[in-house]
This record gives sequence, C-alpha cells and structure tokens, in this order.
Amino acid sequence: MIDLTLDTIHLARGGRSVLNGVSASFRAGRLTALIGPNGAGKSSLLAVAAGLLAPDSGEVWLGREPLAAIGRKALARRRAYLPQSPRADWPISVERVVALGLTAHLPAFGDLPAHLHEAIEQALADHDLLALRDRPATGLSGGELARAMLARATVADPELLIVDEPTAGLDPRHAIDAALRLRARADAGRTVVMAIHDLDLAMRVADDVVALRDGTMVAAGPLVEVMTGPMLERLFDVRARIVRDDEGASIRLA
Ligand SMILES: Nc1ncnc2c1ncn2[C@@H]1O[C@H](COP(=O)(O)OP(=O)(O)OP(=O)(O)O)[C@@H](O)[C@H]1O
Repeated sequence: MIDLTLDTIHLARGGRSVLNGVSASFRAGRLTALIGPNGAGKSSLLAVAAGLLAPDSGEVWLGREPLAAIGRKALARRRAYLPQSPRADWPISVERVVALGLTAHLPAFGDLPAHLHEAIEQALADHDLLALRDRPATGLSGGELARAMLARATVADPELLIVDEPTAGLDPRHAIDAALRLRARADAGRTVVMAIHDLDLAMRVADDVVALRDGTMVAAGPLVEVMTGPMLERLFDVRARIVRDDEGASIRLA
C-alpha cells in the first residue's frame, strides 16, 4: 500500500503556466476523482503524477521514494497510465493490445507464464472484450477501443493506477462497470487516481476528490466533505445542487 504525493508542482507548457504550485496526496486503498473544467490542468497533473512529464519545479513521491529516482522498468512494473483519448496505431488484435499491459512483467525468453495468460483472460472478460479479442484494434468503435485500453492499463494489477477519463465514450452500462472495477482496485489496496467529467459517476464510486481550476487546487479531501454545491459552483461557474434520495446522491446543474 503506497501513497502518491505531489509537492508544490509547477509546470509550464507552450510557454504558459498550467500548474501553479499544486500539492496533493493520493492515498493507497482509495479512489480519487480529479475534477475541474476543460484546460484546468488535470491531464497535465496526471502525466506529472505518472512520471511521464517532468515538472519545472516540485517533486512527486511514491511512498518515500522520489518518483524521478525510480528506474523506467521498475516504474513500468508499479504504475499504469491510461491517457485521455487513446489511439490504436497498428492493426494488432485486441488480445495483443491487452497483453501489451504486461510488457514490463514478461520474462526475457520463453513462453508466457500461465498466470499472465490468466490475467489476460480475466481482463478481456472484465471489460466485455471476449467477443472482440481477435479483431484488429484499428477497427474498433471509440468505446470498444476505450475498453481495450482500460483493460491494457489494468491487466497487470499495478499498485498505482492513473487513468485519464476512463469512462469517456463508454455507454452507461460499460461506464458504470468500468467505474466499479476501479473502485474494486482501490478496495484491494491500490492507489487509483482518475480524471473524470461525469460527476455523478464520481460521486458514486470515489472516496476522495481533488478539484483543479486554472492550474490551482480549489479543494481536496474526502468526497462527502468536498463535493458540495458551492464548491462545484466555484469550480465550474454553474449553479449546482446535490440531491440525495434513497438511491444515493446526484448532482443537478443549471
Ligand atoms: N502539449 C501541450 N502543449 C502546450 N500546451 C498544452 C499542451 N497540453 C495541454 N496544454 C495546455 O495546458 C493547459 C492544461 O491542459 P490539460 O490537458 O492538462 O487540461 P485538462 O484539465 O485535462 O482539460 P480537459 O478537461 O479539456 O481534458 C491547457 O491550457 C492546455 O491548452
């Protein structure tokens, strides 16, 4: 069980400051929803948190280790990252796409060990991909490809899972299933961080919230404390109200 901590992260892109001294903690065993308007810096923050973008200043810690000091292969074994709007570049099968998520775990020679075959089967089944396993990834619909990429990101069961809009493009059934599976990974002790625009889904599955606007953290903490109408109004410039009934809570925006 390992926490991910961002300490005073500054980042400029294209000559503009996009993260202005963001400090945030993503805790093990918890699912954190990263929310905020378009251009707030969510994807930039996740890329820094994944060790894929070096901040101009500030530090990222995985437990007590600076992320920058962890070797590439070791990091690839410990964290997975799902980019926003992933693309399929080659016509390889869906099963191979999912198997790519195990690259850092492969033995250098010989057959794939049985437990890795099982992990692939499980990921295909979990993401409703069994019927698509032999289809070329370049021939999938947007939502089908999104499911295949999420299966790739989760197949190795990484201790740190960073996903950028994992439910974008998914139909309601698959979006709920995907969100619940991320919830289950957090319950199993993993550190799970997701950027998400579907606030109702975030309310349903997340433990913690980090809210970002203009590269600055606006709010952070347990969802039940942080996800309030006034906070959402400040964050998104909309009228927002949390409605609670027997089935849980949902958000009315106006
Ligand atoms: N490759 C890039 N080069 C230059 N500027 C970039 C680049 N990527 C993002 N930016 C800028 O950084 C800022 C933050 O973008 P980012 O993608 O992190 O926002 P976001 O919160 O994920 O937005 P969205 O909800 O639209 O996905 C934006 O102003 C964006 O224009």
